Amino acid sequence: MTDIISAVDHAPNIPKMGMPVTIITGFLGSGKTTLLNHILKNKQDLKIAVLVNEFGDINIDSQLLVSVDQDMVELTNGCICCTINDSLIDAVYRVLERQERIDYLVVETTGVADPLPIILTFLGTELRDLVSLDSILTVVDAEAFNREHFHSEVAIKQITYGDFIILNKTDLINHEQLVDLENYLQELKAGARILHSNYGHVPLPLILGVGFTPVEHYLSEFKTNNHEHHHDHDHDHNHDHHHHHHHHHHSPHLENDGFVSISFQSDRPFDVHKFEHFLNEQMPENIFRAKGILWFSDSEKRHIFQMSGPRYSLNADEWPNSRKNQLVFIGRNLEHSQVSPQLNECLL
Ligand SMILES: Nc1nc2c(ncn2[C@@H]2O[C@H](COP(=O)(O)OP(=O)(O)OP(=O)(O)O)[C@@H](O)[C@H]2O)c(=O)[nH]1
Repeated sequence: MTDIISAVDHAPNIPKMGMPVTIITGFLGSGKTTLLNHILKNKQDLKIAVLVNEFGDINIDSQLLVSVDQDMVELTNGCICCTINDSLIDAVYRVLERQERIDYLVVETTGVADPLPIILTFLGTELRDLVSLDSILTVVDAEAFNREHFHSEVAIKQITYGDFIILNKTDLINHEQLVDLENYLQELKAGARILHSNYGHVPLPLILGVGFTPVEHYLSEFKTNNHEHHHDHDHDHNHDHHHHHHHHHHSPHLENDGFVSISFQSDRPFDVHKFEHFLNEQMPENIFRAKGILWFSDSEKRHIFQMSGPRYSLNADEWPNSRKNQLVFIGRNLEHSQVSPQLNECLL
């Protein structure tokens, strides 16, 4: 009897087997972090770990997550977008090796990520035995997404590999536009499951634990493409991937569908009028997406800056830690020199 108890007490740290995983994909600014926050606010007793991969040197998203329990957030450095990679596998292992109970893992990819390599990382490596890929949720900005699909192949892949399309920001379009967009999405992916939402408000039972990913389909693709199921961290499934992986470390972010991110940080506050002048008069047109945590000299609050396409917002809340300015700009053909000098001018 005592033996059994002590055996249980000293049970080895068995990684959590078969943990369900949901991947949230979707283009820049579509509402992935908003959806993730909705999930975290409404998860009730479910213990959810999240893995956030951000495009940019500064982790803004993770600072905007409502998760009271920051321990539950893992960041992957670099990009999980480009290839089957160690950074993602390692981050999943860190989650699996936690002492505490974890029921679910949600992965938020960057807005310029092709979801396929991420799917393949879960299904084509040793992770396949440890987690169970539940579904790929693709968040679509109903106002911004159209037949030009941001001139991005990745934006199309996000739709085709999505098991469930969350058509978000429906508050910004009318019924006719909605019908037209749904028709286009069905053209891209026949039989697509589409759910409408505002600010990611969707009932969680509809999106978590649904088992929509056609795992068998991917696995049979592996076989036909000669992908082998590996039990180690070697990445020679595919020479192209292998090459990419290494290349990537040396020239980060050049391959992200032409998008680059530039960041700006300062321990000094902005003058609010100068910053407004920057926003309205100076900000380059090729900035597609921006987000930041801002410190203005005349305010005690922290200001969350969000810009997606032509829209921007500034919302105030409390500083959880020391004050500083952190900004990330994302666009095509962006240069540091296009914003840094101007932003420096805005500092007090
Ligand atoms: N009007 C409107 N705005 C929304 C909705 N959902 C999200 N937003 C806003 O859109 C902006 C971008 O939302 P995020 O959730 O940060 O988008 P994201 O997909 O995580 O962005 P990246 O991390 O850059 O890829 C924020 O300002 C949100 O408040 C919605 O349903 N309607």
